[in-house]
Amino acid sequence: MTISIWRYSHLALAVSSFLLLTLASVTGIVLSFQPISEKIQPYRSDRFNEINLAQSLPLLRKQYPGISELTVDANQFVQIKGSDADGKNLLALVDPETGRILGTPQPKSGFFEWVTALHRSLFLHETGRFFIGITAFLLLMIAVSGTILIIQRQRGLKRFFTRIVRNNFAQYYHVVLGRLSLIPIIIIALTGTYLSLARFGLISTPEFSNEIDFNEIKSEPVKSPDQFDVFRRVSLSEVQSVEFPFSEDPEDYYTLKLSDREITVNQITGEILGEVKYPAAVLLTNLSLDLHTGRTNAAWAVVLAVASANILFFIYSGFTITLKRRANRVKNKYTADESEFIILVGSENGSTFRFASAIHEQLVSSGKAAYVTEMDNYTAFPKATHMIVMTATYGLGNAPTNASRFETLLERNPQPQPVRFSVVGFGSHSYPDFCKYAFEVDNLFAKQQWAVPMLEIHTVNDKSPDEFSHWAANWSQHADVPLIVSAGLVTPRLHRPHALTVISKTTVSNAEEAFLIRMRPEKQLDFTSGDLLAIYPADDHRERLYSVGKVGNDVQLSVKLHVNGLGSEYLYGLQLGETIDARIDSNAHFHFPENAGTVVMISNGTGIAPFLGMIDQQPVYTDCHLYCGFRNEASFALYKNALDRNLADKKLSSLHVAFSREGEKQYVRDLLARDEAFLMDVLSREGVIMLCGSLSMQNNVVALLEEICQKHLEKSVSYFQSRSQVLMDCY
Ligand SMILES: Cc1cc2nc3c(=O)[nH]c(=O)nc-3n(C[C@H](O)[C@H](O)[C@H](O)COP(=O)(O)O)c2cc1C
Repeated sequence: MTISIWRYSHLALAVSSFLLLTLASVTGIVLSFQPISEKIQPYRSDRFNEINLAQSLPLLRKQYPGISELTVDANQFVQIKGSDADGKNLLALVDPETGRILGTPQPKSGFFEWVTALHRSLFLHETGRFFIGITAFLLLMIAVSGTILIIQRQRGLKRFFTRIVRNNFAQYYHVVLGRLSLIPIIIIALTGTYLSLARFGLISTPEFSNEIDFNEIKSEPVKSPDQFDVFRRVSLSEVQSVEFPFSEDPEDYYTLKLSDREITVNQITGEILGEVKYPAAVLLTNLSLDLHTGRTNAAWAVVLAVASANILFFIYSGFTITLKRRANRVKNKYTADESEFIILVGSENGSTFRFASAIHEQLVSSGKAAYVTEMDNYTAFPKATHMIVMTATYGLGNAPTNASRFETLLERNPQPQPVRFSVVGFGSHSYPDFCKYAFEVDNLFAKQQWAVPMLEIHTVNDKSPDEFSHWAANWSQHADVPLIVSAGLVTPRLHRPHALTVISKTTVSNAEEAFLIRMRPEKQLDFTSGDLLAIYPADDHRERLYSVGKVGNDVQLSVKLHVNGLGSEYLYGLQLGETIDARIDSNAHFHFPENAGTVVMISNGTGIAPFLGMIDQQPVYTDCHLYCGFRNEASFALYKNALDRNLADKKLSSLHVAFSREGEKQYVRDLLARDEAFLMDVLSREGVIMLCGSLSMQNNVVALLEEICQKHLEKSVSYFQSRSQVLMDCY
């Protein structure tokens, strides 16, 4: 079963039920306050759970000789009915232990009655009940398909509750809250469905009656009711109601309706005259009512209210996700048969279409016949000369939904003429199998006789516009087709809501050296080290992103000055006191782990920037170790004072610096290899290793970690990545 079937089912079920589901959830939230409001009334005896019938019934009958019935409601309020000494009707809430009258039963609140009718039947009687029943069933199916989607997304049931990678607000919280409220929602849906089935007689309830053989009724030995064994055994909390004998005649008896059975008791001898257990259907109906309404437990009523509110959030976030996906789809001007340039897209959440669309638009506007389609629409393209595959990777390095049949289609439909191809993989280093599916696709193409490789496979991490632009520039040169796909074209947001003023900046003596720049937000800003600062140096679509260190409340960047570097030259040229408009994007997967005992930070070059902030920022000192690589002492000098201070303050437990062009000429990997026992100890104690810097450093370090994790812990690095114990933010 592919993810798509479940996704489409999940969506179709949600679309078909969202109106009634919204109504049922809103009314459900309101109704969950009913048990809460009832339970706060002072009619429940404090010792309710300790009282048995032998303590209560004789006393009540003595005090109220005309008593005919006692009932215990869902709030455990005890109500008696009958007539008083003056022959007037008696209806009161009493303390079952003393017989003291606590109050008179109040009629149900008109407001709650009205909302209940709306919730149960939409004021449409049986027709309304039918629709509400169907809605409850659809909710059950939505919960089941949602569970399967989460299992697929998390790559297995065992990893159901492991970390979720945050893509965007709606998607992240749809899954996070979905996992948390799954059980209450399934209970709401299941009990709602059951109650509807019972209501429409689709669950049969066998007739039952407590047969009494009147010939067998004895009138001795005479016992006082407080000596009746059965009364002593039955506690008040098991009772739904008690019917008292009508007269003192032995043929009149007590009828005890308990939670699971009905018992009749001889009023003279205390002997059990008959006992009948309720059929399972009755018990299930009662249980369903308790669970669906929260009538017996105020805490459960609160859980139901929160779960119902979550259903409303799922409706909102689910539609937001779907609309976003659809908005990213591309419209074609040319047909597949007439197009020379074919762009095949493998996408789960739609963002890859944005990149494909940028290329498509450029090709079409420069007069080329180009066609974009999903990978699963692959077929023979008679006029194709170029094929571009842009694909994301999902699950265990798997194909996205719309590429599940691609391999078969590729084998089945060879192109009639040579076609130059290029594969672009979209993925994220937060996942263990970075762009794995794109690599598979590249290999598949390489095996096709008609396919002529044009470029090496290119990967794009976390939808990086810059990385994509590099590929586009390269492809454009090789294909000899002018393309101007700047980062801005595929960057959806260009807004710069945050004003930052430069408060300090170091100087460099040569190009290719790094400098530190510190900027103060004009207004209170919610950000943390590891977040990304987006700047627009040329005040156009071109965006540059920098990893941020939060020092005090300031944004601190560590930037290498490149000759003609758009971002670095711009930042270096800023004067003290100058203000720029920028934007800070949350980068939650690279925030300092709050609960780790030990954190090992690994960086090279300016990758140290977020770590400087994280070390400085810790509220409670974590055991932090920094391994960093630089060219020489001079390039490290920029950070030395701050780090020495952190060592003295004990915010940093140890510092290890590798110089690649000086002394022992080491790389950071060499220092880590030296301390492999320590690193393995950190991982096995649930500590965290964080990497920031160049991708080549990342590759070297990950290869080393893979080797030593296998050797010492018999696990792969991906095991620790998936548990958020290895975090990376490299570029
Ligand atoms: C549930 C989930 C699983 C993912 N698994 C991987 C993976 O195994 N390897 C990888 O490189 N990227 C993985 N990614 C990242 C996506 O491939 C990447 O964000 C891509 O740009 C999304 O493109 P799309 O929006 O077109 O689907 C995953 C993303 C999500 C949400």
